[in-house]
Amino acid sequence: MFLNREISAMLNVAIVGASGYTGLELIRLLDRHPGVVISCVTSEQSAGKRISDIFPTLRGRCDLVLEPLNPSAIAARADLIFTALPHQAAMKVVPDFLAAGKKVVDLSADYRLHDPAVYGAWYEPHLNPELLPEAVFGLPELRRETIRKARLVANPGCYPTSVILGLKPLLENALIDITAIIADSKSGTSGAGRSAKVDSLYCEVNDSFKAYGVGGAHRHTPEIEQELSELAGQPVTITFTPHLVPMDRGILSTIYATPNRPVTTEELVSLYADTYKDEPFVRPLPKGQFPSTAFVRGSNFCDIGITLDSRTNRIVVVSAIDNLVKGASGQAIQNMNLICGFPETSGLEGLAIFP
Ligand SMILES: NC(=O)C1=CN([C@@H]2O[C@H](COP(=O)(O)OP(=O)(O)OC[C@H]3O[C@@H](n4cnc5c(N)ncnc54)[C@H](OP(=O)(O)O)[C@@H]3O)[C@@H](O)[C@H]2O)C=CC1
Ligand SMILES: CC(=O)N[C@@H](CCC(=O)OP(=O)(O)O)C(=O)O
Repeated sequence: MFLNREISAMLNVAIVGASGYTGLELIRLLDRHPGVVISCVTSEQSAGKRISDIFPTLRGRCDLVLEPLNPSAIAARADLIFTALPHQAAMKVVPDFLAAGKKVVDLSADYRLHDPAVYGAWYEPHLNPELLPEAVFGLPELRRETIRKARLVANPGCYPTSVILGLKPLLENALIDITAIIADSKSGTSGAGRSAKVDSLYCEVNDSFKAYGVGGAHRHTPEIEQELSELAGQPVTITFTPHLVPMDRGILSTIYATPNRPVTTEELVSLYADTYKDEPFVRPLPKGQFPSTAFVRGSNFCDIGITLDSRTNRIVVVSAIDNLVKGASGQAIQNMNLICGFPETSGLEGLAIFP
């Protein structure tokens, strides 16, 4: 990344909501991107401060001054805008960026659901439902070519990314009972964002492990079902239970499904290897190996292990991502790369940080 805006061949991007965790992660990853200049970063609460004063890790690499969110001022200086805002705040400004002729990768949930009634049921009435038909659910492993042509990409949620990639080979090959899928997902605390909340306090999270949104109550359920249904070609329902674990980053999803014909572990491992053989960021693991959040931490990889539990005739898939990278900012950059014609892996080549 270069901070000199006069290099005209570079793509100018703005990060709206740069003082949050996904905003910081966008800056960290774009710092390695050879074709991008960050021209603008926003925060309401910290406007006027340098981003490197909020996040000292950026000192000397990105010392931009945070600005309040003024859509026309931002659009004047950016070709593409990452909106890293809470849902409902994003949909207040995305139409302004599109009207100014800019491309948008929205990290919030505001444009992920195709049906405004479903959005209204899980969130609140949508302010611009007319944009939903053109918004592309930005999971490159599902619809790379459509993303290339999009002007509005809805970056998927972190849990949905891990579950959908974990189930894609089984669903598109009609291998499982689509009424009996269970996804049991565990997330680190950064998934909840940086804003102060009681549930994110040290004493609430440390040395504890809890389920939440139990019984189909989490808002990622309709997002997961929308995409799984598209893969299956018919409506899919899922029991999805998220959990909070005392770690900073990472999501591990353990997914259970019942095969609808006899299968072997060898066949399943080979199916996953074949499905993802050309994917730069999905690593299907060999037989008997299962992923860990430690080995994807800080990287854009999704690692997936699969087996058949022959005692119960159940398929078990385990999928791991970093919620802030493949689950958010890394995937957003992968989408930007597709939209803007960069190599898909630009800025995302880094391996996991381990130990
Ligand atoms: N964290 C994660 O792992 C993932 C997050 N997401 C989604 O990405 C989005 C950003 O998440 P995350 O970075 O974690 O969130 P944070 O809470 O860490 O950051 C939110 C950012 O939005 C800004 N902001 C908040 N409210 C407003 C507002 N009304 N108007 C303008 N700016 C506002 C904040 O600025 P300030 O407070 O400084 O004014 C801050 O910069 C969310 O929609 C989230 O659901 C998606 C996948 C994974
Ligand atoms: C641990 C934790 O709290 N995780 C968040 C999910 C983060 C995410 O992807 O949320 P969006 O769909 O809003 O983008 C949650 O359960 O609400």
